[in-house]
Amino acid sequence: AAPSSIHAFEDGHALAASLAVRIAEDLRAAIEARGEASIAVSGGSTPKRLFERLSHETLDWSRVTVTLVDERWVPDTDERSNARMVEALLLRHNAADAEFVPLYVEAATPEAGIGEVRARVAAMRLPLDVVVLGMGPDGHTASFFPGGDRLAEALDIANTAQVVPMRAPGAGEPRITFTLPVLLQARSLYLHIEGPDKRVVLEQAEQAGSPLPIASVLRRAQHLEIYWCP
Ligand SMILES: O=C(O)[C@H](O)[C@@H](O)[C@H](O)[C@H](O)COP(=O)(O)O
Repeated sequence: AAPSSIHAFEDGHALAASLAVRIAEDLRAAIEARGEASIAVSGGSTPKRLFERLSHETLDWSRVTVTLVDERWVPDTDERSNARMVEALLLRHNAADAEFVPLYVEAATPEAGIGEVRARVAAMRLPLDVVVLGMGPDGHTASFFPGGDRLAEALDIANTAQVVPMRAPGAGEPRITFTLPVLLQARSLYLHIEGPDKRVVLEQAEQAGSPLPIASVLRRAQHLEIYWCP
């Protein structure tokens, strides 16, 4: 795969401003080409400033479908919910018109809810136009956690399942996540990471044969744009 390109910024504000403009361009181009656009965003703390910036971008958000790269198996009334953060920070201002496809459904476990989630995702038009990944200090991305019970399945490039449940020591609550093949098919693929520690983890993952889950993305992505700031 082509080496990924890294864009370094002085701080999180400059990064969020630049990435929001870039993503908005991708979404406008998709609407121009296909009449609609789709984006999957990550959770965690890093994307907050990006969401605030993106929510102010002017484009026809009524033609945009927003979903999540992965989700913690909690309802959006729970503060751990990625849907809750997206609803609070991204789906407002201009972006309030976008359609949101959450990955959580009313079921006790992701294993019990997977059928309904797969039906919901199957109704989306794939491939996704934009995917924004994050990365944890352990080298996880999406819910591809080291030691995850279905990690091999999620990273299997031949897997036809679009989403899988995931339980992992470092994940806290059970998760649901898009699989690697779906994420790699995105027309635009970004990795948004901040801080010197994550830069070190990235360099470790770039080493040949690295077992870190993010390394699977670095090794297989055709076009990955990495956005980083200290
Ligand atoms: O649900 C999640 O937690 C994410 O989708 C996950 O993959 C996230 O990107 C990393 O955990 C980084 O999280 P931070 O931005 O908080 O470091």
